[in-house]
Amino acid sequence: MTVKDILAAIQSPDSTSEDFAALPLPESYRAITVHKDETEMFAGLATRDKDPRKSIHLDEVPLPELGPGEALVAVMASSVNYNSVWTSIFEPLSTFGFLERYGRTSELAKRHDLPYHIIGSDLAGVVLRTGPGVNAWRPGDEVVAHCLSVELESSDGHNDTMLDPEQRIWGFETNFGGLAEIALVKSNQLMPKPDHLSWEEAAAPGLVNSTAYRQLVSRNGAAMKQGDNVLIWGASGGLGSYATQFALAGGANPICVVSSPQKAEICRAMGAEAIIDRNAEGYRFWKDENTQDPKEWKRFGKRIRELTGGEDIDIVFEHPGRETFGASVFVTRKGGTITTCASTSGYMHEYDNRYLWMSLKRIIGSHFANYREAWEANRLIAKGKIHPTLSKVYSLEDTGQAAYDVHRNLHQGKVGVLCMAPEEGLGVRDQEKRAQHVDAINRFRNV
Ligand SMILES: C/C=C/C(=O)SCCNC(=O)CCNC(=O)[C@H](O)C(C)(C)COP(=O)(O)OP(=O)(O)OC[C@H]1O[C@@H](n2cnc3c(N)ncnc32)[C@H](O)[C@@H]1OP(=O)(O)O
Ligand SMILES: NC(=O)C1=CN([C@@H]2O[C@H](COP(=O)(O)OP(=O)(O)OC[C@H]3O[C@@H](n4cnc5c(N)ncnc54)[C@H](OP(=O)(O)O)[C@@H]3O)[C@@H](O)[C@H]2O)C=CC1
Repeated sequence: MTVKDILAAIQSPDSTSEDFAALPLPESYRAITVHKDETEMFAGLATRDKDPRKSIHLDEVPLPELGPGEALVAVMASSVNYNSVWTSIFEPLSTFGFLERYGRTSELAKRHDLPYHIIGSDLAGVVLRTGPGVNAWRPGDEVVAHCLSVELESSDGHNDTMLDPEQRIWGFETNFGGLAEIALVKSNQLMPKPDHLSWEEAAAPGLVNSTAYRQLVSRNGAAMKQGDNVLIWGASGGLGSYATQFALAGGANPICVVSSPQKAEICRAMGAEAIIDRNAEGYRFWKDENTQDPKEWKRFGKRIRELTGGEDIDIVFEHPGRETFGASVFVTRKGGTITTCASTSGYMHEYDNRYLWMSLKRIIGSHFANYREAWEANRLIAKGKIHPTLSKVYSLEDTGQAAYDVHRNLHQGKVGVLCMAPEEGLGVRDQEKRAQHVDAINRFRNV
């Protein structure tokens, strides 16, 4: 049995759940990996010069054993997330440390501790097998998977699954990720595939959409409300393209920061009106590596006031980190919120704390989304309220280039990867619903 036979079953309209259950599984499959014996390959290079095309491999790997509460999924498409860029440049840490630590927790978890790491934290595909104790999903189900892996054996995570002490991001802190022909997930990661989307469109939102939902909309994040002025860094990027949609759909006022006229145009096409091209306006928040320039924070704040009719920011959607954080804290209004989920430009932040405490501002740390938040975010995609922001799609062989594009900020929105799917555009089940939203679905394509 080969991956080709699985693909034939997926593409046949007559395949039943029983047919999928009866399909023998292949012994091996193709997967995107990084190698443990290469973790030092970029030693001494600047972050920017570490090239994912050199560290990312396409390997034939053995099929992992299926455990209780798990599912094996035939992956039709996946997407590139920045966490795969971090893995591929071995920053801020090698992810093999995460796999070793996970491997020490149980007999079953030992499977993850391997000399190769199969990466990727998104997928759209078809369930092949489920392990003991899985009743909600069956072979043949068309699914997407969110990337929250939790054990839930501690009460710490029973209100909010992100607070589980054994919380991991699948395909980053676990093995057997989505950039592969077959992936291993916990069945609680599975959600119905939005039926009006192709495989690659359905695979694009997962991680970033769920993260933006918790960070901006959820009560665990900034709890955005109608009329809020929301400053969105990288507003046409992975996270930002969903944050912008949430702000617009929720009656807020996004102030979108981007770095080119094309990106500004995409934000305009999404419906945003207040847009700042940080490149054209030349903000330099740092005078040198160690000194910020409060005058530049003020110039930035003045520009925001021009765009809002004199108002300041209620919520900052932060992720660039060191380069922007001082400005983000400064431009937030009295009582406002800075919500952060990342530090792309550096994790040692510096800001003037007087502007935080004297003006009663809050900084909220946010990370991915709990089970429920991921489900709610996917539901909005399925209902056509929020749309994928897929720009370009690569083959599995070209994943290194796809990750390079994201590392070098050459991309727009989300970059997709075809895994088993032989071409783009397959997997749409509800053409009528798609027709209603097709312009929004294609907004980021080929710009
Ligand atoms: C969904 C997508 C998301 C993204 O894209 S996010 C972006 C990508 N992700 C990242 O860049 C994050 C990568 N991860 C990391 O950099 C690291 O993962 C962390 C910095 C988050 C954590 O580092 P660590 O080494 O895992 O943990 P420690 O807490 O620094 O060290 C563990 C040791 O420190 C002890 N410790 C922890 N808290 C305390 C305390 N409060 N007082 C005293 N000791 C403490 C522990 O026990 C343990 O000790 P012992 O090493 O001996 O086992
Ligand atoms: N904790 C979590 O759960 C998650 C964390 N992340 C992290 O968030 C970060 C962003 O992810 P994602 O949105 O997918 O990545 P993208 O690269 O797709 O988008 C980020 C955008 O941020 C802007 N940006 C980058 N660097 C700077 C800078 N120095 N100053 C200002 N703007 C900048 C760029 O937009 P422009 O050039 O147009 O301004 C870029 O397009 C990554 O570090 C990622 O690991 C992502 C998802 C979940």
